Amino acid sequence: MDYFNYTDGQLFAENVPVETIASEFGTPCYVYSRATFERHYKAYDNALGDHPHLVCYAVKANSNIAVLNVLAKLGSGFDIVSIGELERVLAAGGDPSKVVFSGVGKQPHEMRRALEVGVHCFNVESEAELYRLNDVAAKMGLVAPISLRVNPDVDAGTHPYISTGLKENKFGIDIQRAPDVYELAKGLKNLAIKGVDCHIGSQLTEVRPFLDALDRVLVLVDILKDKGIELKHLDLGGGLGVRYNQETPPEPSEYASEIIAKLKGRELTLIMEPGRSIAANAGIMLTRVEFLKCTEHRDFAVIDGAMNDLLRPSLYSAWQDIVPVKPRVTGEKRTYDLVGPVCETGDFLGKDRELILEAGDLLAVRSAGAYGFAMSSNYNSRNRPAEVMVDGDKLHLIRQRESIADQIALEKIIAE
Ligand SMILES: Cc1ncc(COP(=O)(O)O)c(C=O)c1O
Ligand SMILES: N[C@@H](CCCC[NH3+])C(=O)O
Repeated sequence: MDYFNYTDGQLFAENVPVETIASEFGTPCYVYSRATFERHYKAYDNALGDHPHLVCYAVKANSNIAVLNVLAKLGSGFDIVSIGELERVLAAGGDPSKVVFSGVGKQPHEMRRALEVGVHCFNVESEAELYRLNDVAAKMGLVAPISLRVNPDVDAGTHPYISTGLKENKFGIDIQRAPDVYELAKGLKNLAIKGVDCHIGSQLTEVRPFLDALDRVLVLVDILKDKGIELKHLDLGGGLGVRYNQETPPEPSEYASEIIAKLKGRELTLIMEPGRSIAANAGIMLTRVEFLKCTEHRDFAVIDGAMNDLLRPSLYSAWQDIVPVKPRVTGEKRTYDLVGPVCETGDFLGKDRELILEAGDLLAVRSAGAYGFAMSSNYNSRNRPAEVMVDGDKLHLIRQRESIADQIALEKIIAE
């Protein structure tokens, strides 16, 4: 559920007509609902109930510091994959002791900073990374808390680009080899083994693959126990899907209750790293129709939003709902491709959409709160959009639209 609803024939974000936001801040523009972020975070926190747990929101989904701050105020932890994400969490008032650091290519300076601020755990993805982290910690006279990210070889049943738990994926350590790698970690003086971690993919719409992965990880937990390696936590990663179109993903409550049932009798703190399921439906992207271009072959609505603003449709052929902010009741319904101004054939936000449109109409791309702005770029030298947070009847500009001056600020003409 979200807080983007129609009242009196027009779309509202919480208590604010979306049209007002477009008039005030222009388009394209991302609009987030604070109440939706809060609701989604609480859905996880409540679902995990009395079981010792830590919800670490995956910063990569939407890393605006106002979003992180809203979640930090609720007690959220954070899953990060770079020093940039760590600094964002700190700037947003997040608690570093609730941060887990994932990613296959952590650099020494990133490890140093994370150790300095005292993150909860490093999710280590290879032997080489274990050695590097041990070295960095040794030089600082510290002990780094670690878990190994294991690759359980389960098929997440999702898009191949966002499936991460198969043997052929670059992520994690083969679960069969994990006991040996834990032994190795145990022998390294500046590492402290805390847990185990796995993340099998994104936009999963069934609980089954999570449970399969969990079963395999629990076998590993028992093998390690027999070897005298006692784990304190189990991090199941993120990956729960959302409804973009016809999908019917489980609610966090259903997902969590099945997982907790399997953990009965074990003293394992459960960590989760949800990104999309917290952020996606907490945001929309507003875009305006520039021109209607109806040809013999196809009808195009040329809009002012493009693949550089929202990449998912171009990159994954992802389908996102696109709705008029003020639906027209009269006029001709046609089947449009909604295309942006970027010079790429793949620049579209939606294809074959039946809409009644006129130039100047305002559209909202739904479910754009996750992997939307976070994946935006300046391709074609386009300024990245503004981001606005709605809170009841209040509007907050949480990132101003970029300017051309911002874009060229780091560049320099060579002398002569
Ligand atoms: C390690 C890790 N944790 C958490 C996430 C968040 O995933 P999602 O947004 O699907 O919940 C990702 C991205 O897939 C990830 O790679
Ligand atoms: N960027 C992807 C998800 C990637 C998940 C990150 N591990 C998407 O938009 O669906």
